[in-house]
Amino acid sequence: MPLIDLHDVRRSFTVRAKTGRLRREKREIRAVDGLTFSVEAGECVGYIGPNGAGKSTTVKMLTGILVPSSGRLKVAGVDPARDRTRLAQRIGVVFGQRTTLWWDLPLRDSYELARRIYRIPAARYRANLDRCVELLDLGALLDTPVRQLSLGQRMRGDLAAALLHDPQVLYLDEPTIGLDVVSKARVREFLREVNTRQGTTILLTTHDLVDIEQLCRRVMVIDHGRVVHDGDLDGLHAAGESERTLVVDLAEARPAIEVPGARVVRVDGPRQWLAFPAQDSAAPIVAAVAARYPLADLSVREPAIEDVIARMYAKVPIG
Ligand SMILES: Nc1ncnc2c1ncn2[C@@H]1O[C@H](COP(=O)(O)OP(=O)(O)OP(=O)(O)O)[C@@H](O)[C@H]1O
Repeated sequence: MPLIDLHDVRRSFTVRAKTGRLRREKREIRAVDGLTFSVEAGECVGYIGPNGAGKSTTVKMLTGILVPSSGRLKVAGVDPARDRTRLAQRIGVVFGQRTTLWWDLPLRDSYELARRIYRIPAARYRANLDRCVELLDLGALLDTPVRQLSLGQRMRGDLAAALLHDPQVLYLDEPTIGLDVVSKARVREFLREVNTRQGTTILLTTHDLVDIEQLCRRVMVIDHGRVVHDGDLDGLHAAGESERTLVVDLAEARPAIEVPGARVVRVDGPRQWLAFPAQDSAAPIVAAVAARYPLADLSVREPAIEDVIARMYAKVPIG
């Protein structure tokens, strides 16, 4: 039986839009417009889409915060809107932009409160806390009030809090937003461990394609409240013919360089932008540039999710 199961789920909002100086008209927004999909236990699924696509509305329905306007919805065998208390024992939620930790309390006290709220047996609590502290390197932070933590430290603290009660499903909303490269890598490594070793099912909402690339075999794209792609990341790149960009800082300014497998799309003084297919390795292109031109620096940029989706639209008409 799937762990997350949606059948023709819809959710609308009625808003009053200004149509004149004094006139306001009621308008219906279909935030989620007929979603049908399922997620099996142990999967890690990327749930992506442009702003306003309906991702948060979906997650709010999956956590029981919002009631669907129509359709059927089950998470870990529970109807979220009907049985939020039972559901809470089976899910964990982490929002990158907000914290579920108590701002003025040390991390340790927030965890102790979670233990009581979820009624976690003492031995299980200790084992889970020890594991999170080790994997997330939280040892030195346990007695620090949350408001004194850096964003990366707080995110690690939030992840531990969401997992102390051994949830079957973990929802993550932008877990790496605003983090530096090292913190992002650490969070991703931890999530991979939680998914592959513990078998926790993950639904991951993000605007960072690297999160998806490193964690999710399956990626669902949602737009206007509907699923417009459900498959692997390569399939998404292929559908959108997406490109990565190699940004090269040459030792000196020169006209557009020539490199097999890539084309220069922009030149600004000594800096040049080379586009190449997202599925290709950057290594031979980097090697070719380095062999031909004196280099000061280089970096690879992933395509923005919005661009991949926009290209997908341009190529495949969606009805
Ligand atoms: N409480 C609400 N009242 C009215 N409209 C809403 C409400 N919540 C969401 N919407 C609308 O529903 C649509 C989907 O919003 P939602 O927040 O689910 O999108 P999203 O994909 O999470 O976007 P983002 O990436 O910006 O977070 C948007 O048009 C939004 O304005």
